[in-house]
Order: sequence, then structure tokens, then C-alpha cells
Amino acid sequence: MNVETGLALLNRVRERKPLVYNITNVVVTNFTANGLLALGASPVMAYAREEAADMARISGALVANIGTLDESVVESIILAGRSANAHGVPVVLDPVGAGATAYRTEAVRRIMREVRLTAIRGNAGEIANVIGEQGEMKGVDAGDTNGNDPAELVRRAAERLGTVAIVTGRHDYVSDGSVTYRISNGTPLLTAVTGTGCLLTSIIGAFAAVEPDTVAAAVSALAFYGVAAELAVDSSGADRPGTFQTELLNRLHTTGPDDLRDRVVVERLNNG
Ligand SMILES: Nc1ncnc2c1ncn2[C@@H]1O[C@H](COP(=O)(O)OP(=O)(O)O)[C@@H](O)[C@H]1O
Ligand SMILES: Cc1ncsc1CCOP(=O)(O)O
Ligand SMILES: [Mg+2]
Repeated sequence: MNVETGLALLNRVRERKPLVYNITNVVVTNFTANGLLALGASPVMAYAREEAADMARISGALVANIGTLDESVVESIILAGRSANAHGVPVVLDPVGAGATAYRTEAVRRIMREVRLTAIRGNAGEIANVIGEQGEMKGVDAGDTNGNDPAELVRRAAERLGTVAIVTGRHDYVSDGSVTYRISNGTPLLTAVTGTGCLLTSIIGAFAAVEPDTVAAAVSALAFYGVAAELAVDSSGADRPGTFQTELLNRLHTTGPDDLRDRVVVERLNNG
């Protein structure tokens, strides 16, 4: 896994413009659609149980997000997820707020019993709660990690869930249980704009749509996203939340191979 792989996958996303089917939350819907368009992918949002299976079948990836869940959202995710599984469409889950309430944690478990995931992406608190460990949550945001090493957490999560796990925060981590990568791009301003985690999960879906090696797809997506965010601040001077949100969209559109070569920081860790 090297920078050249990331460039090739970014180019592939922009050439193929995969359809990314999002069952997501009401907070981030517009931002997610615009972020996917800026990247060069095609977003669609659809919630009706009646069309969930059909939409999943014709998509390049399904991204399921429980941010503002209710029973009908969970049912649509399960119908879409089963159809995606049956048709070889990758499924990425964002367990927003898992651990904040028992209902959220149980909904994630229910989805994972019914649907085979390609990857799961959350902050450290969410991923810890999904695997039944202590993880502090304040609503949808991670609390203190209480000394929980995210590199170890992501490896345990991948092993226990049997899927690629992605834990984000100051550094981002990707693991399949035997190989773990750390990506150290990004800016703390990402935490000052709602929906940056959700959009990231959808962008991981776009990369997974064009690359069957999910670890490579996820590492490439995280590195690309972090570099775009850095450039929004460093090269465009967008150092406050409002301008940063707009400039992040602009940079998702313009960030290219040379930017990645200059800035990507990815390490393979020896914790497998
Ligand atoms: N302290 C930080 N410094 C730099 N980037 C961060 C920091 N915290 C989070 N990020 C970035 O913000 C994005 C969203 O991650 P995170 O905040 O963990 O997810 P969520 O919004 O779902 O809680 C990721 O790209 C992550 O790398
Ligand atoms: C604030 C909020 N409440 C329910 S979903 C949501 C958005 C969370 O987005 P992200 O996890 O990307 O910050
Ligand atoms: Mg989130």
C-alpha cells in the first residue's frame, strides 16, 4: 500500500463516477451529496423500504448511517444491505452515536446480524461500544479515549467483527485484523463542522466501489480526505468553520496526484 495506489484509486473514482447509495441522517444529507459530487462520484439518498433493495442492486456502494435512526431507517438499511450482499455491492456502516444510547448500540448489532459489512467507520468511542468495550460518547462525538490505544482498538474491532475497521480521530487507523495502517493527515477544524465524519464514510464507500481491496480503498480515501482538508486551511486560509466547510468541498474537487505525493503520511504498524 503506497501513495501511487492512492493516486490510482482517486483517478479511478473520478473516471468511473460510482453511484453511492446513502441511507444517512437528516443533519448531513446535503453536505454528503455535495461532498461526493465534489470528489467526482454520484450520490443518491433514498429511504423508502419499497425501493431500498432495488437501489442497492444498481449502486456501486451502499453507505448506511444511523445518525438520526428510527425503525423505518433500520429496516431500510437491512433491506438495502441484504440486496447489496446478494449482488456483490460493498456495504460501509457509520455507527453514529453507538454507545450514546442502548437503542443505537442495539440497532448496530441488529444491522450487523443481518448484513455482511465490507467496512465500518467511526470515532474511537463508537467503535469501542460496537465491540462491547468501554468507549466514552457525548452524543455523536467521541469522549476521552481513557488510554484506549486506537491502533489496538481498530485491530480488535476488525478481528471481532470480521470486517475492515476504521477508527478516526487525530490520527486515522485502518485494520483488517492482521495489517494496520495509520494515516496522519487532516486538521482539527474537521471537528468544528458537523458531518465531516459522515461524509468521510461516504467517500470511503466511493473508493470501495472501485477497489475490491478494502484496506487499500479505505487508506486511500482517508489520505485523500485528510490532504484535501489540510489544503483548505494551508493553501486557502480557511481557518474558521464556515469558510472551512466551503473550502473543504472546493478542495475535494481540486485535490490531485501532486497534492497527495507532497502530503500523504501513511505508516504500516506492526501490531498484527
Ligand atoms: N484532532 C484532530 N485532528 C485532525 N483531524 C481530526 C481530529 N479529530 C478528527 N479529525 C478528522 O475529522 C474527520 C472526522 O473524524 P471524527 O471526528 O473522528 O469522526 P466523527 O465526526 O464521526 O466523530 C476525520 O477525517 C478525522 O481524521
Ligand atoms: C449532530 C448529529 N446528530 C445526529 S447525526 C449528527 C451528525 C454527525 O455527523 P459527524 O459524525 O460526521 O460529525
Ligand atoms: Mg460520526
